[in-house]
Amino acid sequence: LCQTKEQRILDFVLKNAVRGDPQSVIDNIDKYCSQREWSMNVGNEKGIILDNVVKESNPSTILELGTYCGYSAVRICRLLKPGVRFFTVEFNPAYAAVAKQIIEFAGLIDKVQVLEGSTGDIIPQLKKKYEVDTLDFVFVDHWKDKYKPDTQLLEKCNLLRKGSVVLADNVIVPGAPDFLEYVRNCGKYDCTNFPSFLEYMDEKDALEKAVFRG
Ligand SMILES: O=C(CSCCNC(=O)c1cc(-c2ccc(F)cc2)cc(O)c1O)c1ccc(O)c(O)c1
Ligand SMILES: [Mg+2]
Repeated sequence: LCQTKEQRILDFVLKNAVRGDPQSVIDNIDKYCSQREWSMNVGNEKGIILDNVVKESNPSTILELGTYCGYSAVRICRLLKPGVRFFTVEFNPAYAAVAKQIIEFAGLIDKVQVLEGSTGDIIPQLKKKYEVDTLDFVFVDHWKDKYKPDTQLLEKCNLLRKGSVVLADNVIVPGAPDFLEYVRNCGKYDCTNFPSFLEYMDEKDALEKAVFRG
């Protein structure tokens, strides 16, 4: 019996999506969350913007902060060439367990490493423990009050290089005002705002793209 919303989403995907077909996994999560139970996936409107930014960046090493059910991990990884590395950090073990199964069902698990724990602990480990040199692309979608400190932590750990793309979800709703002020005014990023809508709702939201100047 599915106790949590996340387990019900997983169950719907396992029943209705096509194993090994990432697009059908994405479509079925969007179908369930728009028709049955709202959930905090980036969704299809913002997802199309995410797709376009990923395609133009053509990244080889990607970090995601905030896995949740794995929707954006599937969305990003379905666009990547073989041999790229995708790390995603999830604080909540129950979310991580569902995400791994959804990513596996989509056929993308060998591209993805789901790292369970806090970003504050894991980011400083990326170079030595996970053999990361620098990150080409970072998708920020975790606690909104951690966007700014974790971006500064990425800088401090020398994980960003000239041209690294930091793309943040929810900069209007729930909002990340200190992050926006920081990336737009600290002089280290070239910023672009992409107005859109909150997943499965008519409310306005936006993504912010911050390209590190190096
Ligand atoms: O992933 C986590 C858990 S926090 C989930 C973040 N996401 C949200 O809160 C979120 C919320 C909303 C939303 C909610 C209610 C509304 F009325 C409207 C909007 C929408 C979104 O798109 C979101 O992404 C995590 C990872 C690593 C860590 O180190 C850590 O500390 C935590
Ligand atoms: Mg979000």
